[in-house]
Amino acid sequence: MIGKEIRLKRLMPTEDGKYFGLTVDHAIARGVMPGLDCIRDTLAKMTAGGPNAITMHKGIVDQCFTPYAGKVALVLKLTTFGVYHPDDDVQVADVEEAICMGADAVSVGCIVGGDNQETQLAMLGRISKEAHRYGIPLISHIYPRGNHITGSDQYSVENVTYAARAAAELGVDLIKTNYTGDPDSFAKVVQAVPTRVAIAGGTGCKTAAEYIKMTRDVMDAGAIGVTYGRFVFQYPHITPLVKTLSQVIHNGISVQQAMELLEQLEHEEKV
Ligand SMILES: O=C(CO)COP(=O)(O)O
Repeated sequence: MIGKEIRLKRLMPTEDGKYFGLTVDHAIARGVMPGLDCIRDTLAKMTAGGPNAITMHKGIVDQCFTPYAGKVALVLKLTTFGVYHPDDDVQVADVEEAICMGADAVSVGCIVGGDNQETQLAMLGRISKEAHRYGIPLISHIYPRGNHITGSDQYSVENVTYAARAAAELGVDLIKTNYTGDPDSFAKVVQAVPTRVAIAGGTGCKTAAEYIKMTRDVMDAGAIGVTYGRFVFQYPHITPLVKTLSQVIHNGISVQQAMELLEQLEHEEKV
């Protein structure tokens, strides 16, 4: 399908086919946290680092995205969970709106492992049909996190593989899910899922060094890339961090090279 091929190229324009997505879709789901309370400023700093794509809800596209049109691919988020329904994604926009907004892809949240898994998967299946019909790539943010999954089980290789594979079974083009915590186990997830797999940033890393190492490890495990949010938009030097992560994802630099680059870029930003 030529429409989808063209849009996938906008998401992953480089020869390596890797994907570096950023996201600012958290406000309804997790609250208006630092970094999202100054969304215009955050978007300017994030896009200055040269990510491939950025994910947001429709109102933020309307109010804030125009300066970045043509500079970074746009992913419209079609669903959200909420502060009062943390394990239940609901649809808040559709594929037609994404096309009207000029989006290059749509993304859909889906929580598996709970009593509501059937309605979550039914929603993903419905949107997959629509996305396929319009030739717009479908990204899913799919996590094993329902009420039958407790504690660290949301990062187990079995549960993450189940979630990612469910998305692949339903025709998702790029799956974003939890990192299992080490490259060997994540390689098993990638191997069991016959489409592109990326990770979310989550809250497991406390330092830039840890975050960069996680990124290096998932790329080495065969991931297509990442979609990162909170750590990036709450980092004191957003643009240097985005530039550095881009080099890890697209140019294969080591953790040590990345840390040296980050230090240099942070220094240049200060002077
Ligand atoms: O995609 C995400 C939220 O939708 C992931 O963002 P975090 O890096 O904040 O986990």
